[in-house]
Amino acid sequence: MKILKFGGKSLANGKGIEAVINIIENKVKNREDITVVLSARGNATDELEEILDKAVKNQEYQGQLEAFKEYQASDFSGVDFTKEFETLDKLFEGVSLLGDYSKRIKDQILSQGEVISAKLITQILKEKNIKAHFTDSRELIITDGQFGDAQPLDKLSKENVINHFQKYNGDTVNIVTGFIASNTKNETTTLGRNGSNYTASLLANYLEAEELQSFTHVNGIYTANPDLVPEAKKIEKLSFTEANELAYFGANILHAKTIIPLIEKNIPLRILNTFDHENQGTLITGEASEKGIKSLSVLENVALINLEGRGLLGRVGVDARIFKALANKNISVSIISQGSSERGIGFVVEADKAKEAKSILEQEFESDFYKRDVSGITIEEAVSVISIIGQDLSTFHKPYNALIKNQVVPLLFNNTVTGKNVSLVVRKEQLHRALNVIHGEIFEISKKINVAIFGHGLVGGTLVDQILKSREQIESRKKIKLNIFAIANSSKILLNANGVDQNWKNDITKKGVSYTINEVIKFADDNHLENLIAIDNTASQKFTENYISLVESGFDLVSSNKVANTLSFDFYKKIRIKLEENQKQYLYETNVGAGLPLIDTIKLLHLSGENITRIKGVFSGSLSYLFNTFSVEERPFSEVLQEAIDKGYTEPDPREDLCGNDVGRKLLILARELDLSNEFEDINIHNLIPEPLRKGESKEFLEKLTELDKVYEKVKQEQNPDHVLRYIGDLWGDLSQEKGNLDVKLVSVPKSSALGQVKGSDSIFEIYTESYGDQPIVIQGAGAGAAVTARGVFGDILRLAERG
Ligand SMILES: NC(=O)C1=CN([C@@H]2O[C@H](COP(=O)(O)OP(=O)(O)OC[C@H]3O[C@@H](n4cnc5c(N)ncnc54)[C@H](OP(=O)(O)O)[C@@H]3O)[C@@H](O)[C@H]2O)C=CC1
Ligand SMILES: N[C@@H](CC=O)C(=O)O
Repeated sequence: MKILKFGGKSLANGKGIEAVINIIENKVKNREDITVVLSARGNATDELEEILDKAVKNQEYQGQLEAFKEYQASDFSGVDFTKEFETLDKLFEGVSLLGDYSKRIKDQILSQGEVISAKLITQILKEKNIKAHFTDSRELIITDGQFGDAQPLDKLSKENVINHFQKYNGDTVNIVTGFIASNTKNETTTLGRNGSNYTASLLANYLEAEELQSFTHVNGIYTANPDLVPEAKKIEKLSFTEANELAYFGANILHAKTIIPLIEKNIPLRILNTFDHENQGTLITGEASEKGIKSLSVLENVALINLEGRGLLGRVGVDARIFKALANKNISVSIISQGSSERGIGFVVEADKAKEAKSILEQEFESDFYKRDVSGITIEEAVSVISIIGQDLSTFHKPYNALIKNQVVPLLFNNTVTGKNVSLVVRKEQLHRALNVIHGEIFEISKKINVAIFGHGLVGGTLVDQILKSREQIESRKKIKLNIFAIANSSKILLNANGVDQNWKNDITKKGVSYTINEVIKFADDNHLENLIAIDNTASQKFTENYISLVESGFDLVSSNKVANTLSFDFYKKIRIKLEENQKQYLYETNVGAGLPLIDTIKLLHLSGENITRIKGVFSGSLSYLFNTFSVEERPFSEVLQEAIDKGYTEPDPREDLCGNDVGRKLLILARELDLSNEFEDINIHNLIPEPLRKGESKEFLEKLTELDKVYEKVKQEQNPDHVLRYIGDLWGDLSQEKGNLDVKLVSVPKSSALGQVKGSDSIFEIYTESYGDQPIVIQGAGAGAAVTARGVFGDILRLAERG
């Protein structure tokens, strides 16, 4: 025989009843031997409790009672509920008159929910010519006299059940009321919350059923609540022991009292979805799973109480006093953590008991307050408990680090010594983010990286397209899910928490809105976005003013923009302090040499103690292209310059390259990597723009490019034979001092030299060090261009994603 148990949501009006009847009908058709246990329908038990609460306060309850009756009886005119409704009328009236009720009365009231439910289903089945028998469990399950949470008397109950099923067996389907029972005086009792599952598992035990199928409105047990964690996965199979671990933290069906009768007879329990016939649900058996399961559970409606005092150090019995005082008032403590110094003890209680708990403890510790041994008892109300079931401390650093990286600092955490369970108390507003971060880490499900891209010009736009093109491949190879939730230029932003797609250009035109950086931060926060990275692909100084707010709000930074690293040394240090304080990172590999691995190389050499003595080379891709081409081709300077602009090698304002600022910035960034504290003003720059062309807008300058032709033709002609022009940066001097020498200049070098042989838009960097002597380390390759730069920025994003 199989026991089928249906919960309240499965039995709700509408699709629910229909689905339940279909399931029973199909099983009967397939000649399966079944017994059905039912909960009260919809929210009947909660509603009856609410009505009771109103009645006892002598408030108007009749309206809600009539609505309850209408819900239960509507659409089912063939069923007569007169007896149940009259019982309720009478009982509520009595409670209202007396202004009081006993647990006995409450059980009588609540029991009507299950009776109505079982009567209804029996009648509908009968109308479908199915032999159904309404079975009042009060005639079968006999309990002690503890109303509200009665304990079954096994021997008696088992005898009754076996006798009943001998009478009504074969092709009769017993439709049994869950939750309710009776004591030896024949008074109605209830089995406590989750009681219908208990009834079902008792029947399964007594009748030695083949399986207990518990029908719910979900597909089974999940690794986390799918409403909060979209990536949550269904657990196919788990053992009773593992199920027991899940029980306390929300999975009521798995409560010990429900599963013990099943364990005794080794009866499998399957959690199924009434509304999804295809789904195989979660199967719980006596077999231990090989890997052990992990699952995240949440306790809400809790509060954290903290008792602190210097005088608690070494005092015996403080904890005992706390627990005793609370236990006397029936207040249960769930999570507890105490520092080794014993100066403080934090613990979690139900939210609606927190104030009472505080005042109980204030009374208990009144004299300790007076002696200043206890300094304060505080309540932190908006908190939630996350429990990672199946997690021990050996790998806990991973989810913990990920939480800290996402600025979720748990208020308290504890673990079980045996068994595997780590619990954390977090602020309620951080619950969603915390759950997703932990879930991603422990299940090694793709880690979601939420990216905001500022600047969608040549580099930024190429980056967006590169990410969208390769993100699926990255997800399958690296388990990193890149989600671009914001794309902005200087005036408009496109925001989408689920990520932009290939139509982003169109969308930004149509749906782009004006914004402030605080609105972007709020958007990320409101949507619980984790692993945040802000990408600066602007050339704007104004945008760099946002860096600190972004870092403080949990964003890592990546920039192709060089400005932030070349403002005052004070600002340079301030950003790094903020990064350190907030445990955030800032990567800017493309600041020098576009996609070339230069900054990382210099950092590593310097960190390893290698003494870098000089860095010299062609730092600018655009000026490399300009002079490489101009030196060997008989073409006007302006024509080649325009080509460099058109190829996307130059800065948004090409004068930034020609005036030497761009090379100067790169040189300064490298100097600062070597811990030199140079300022931009320290750089000797040879400005390539003749004085009269320096002023005005970029547009005007572009119209006068031909005025450069004569100047540079002359420079070219005045060189020695077989020489070529190169615009170089040179960091030299005693680099162990506070500052180095930084020169940016146009030089004429032999065509055959290393610098003279550079081609196209290549940059070349010669890094001289003490160990390498006269033979520099040379890094050479494309030094500019949207594609290589975007690829470099992409590399920084992945580096951050992997480090997390
Ligand atoms: N090109 C290359 O080879 C390399 C470039 N870089 C760096 O890449 C960066 C981008 O260059 P590139 O793509 O060529 O420049 P573009 O001019 O093509 O794009 C710049 C983008 O930044 C936006 N922007 C400007 N100011 C702001 C602001 N305050 N807030 C938000 N967005 C803003 C612009 O929007 P709007 O249109 O509204 O002004 C535009 O979308 C530069 O810093 C450059 O130095 C680094 C290495 C190599
Ligand atoms: N304009 C720059 C682009 C890269 O930083 C250059 O020409 O190198």
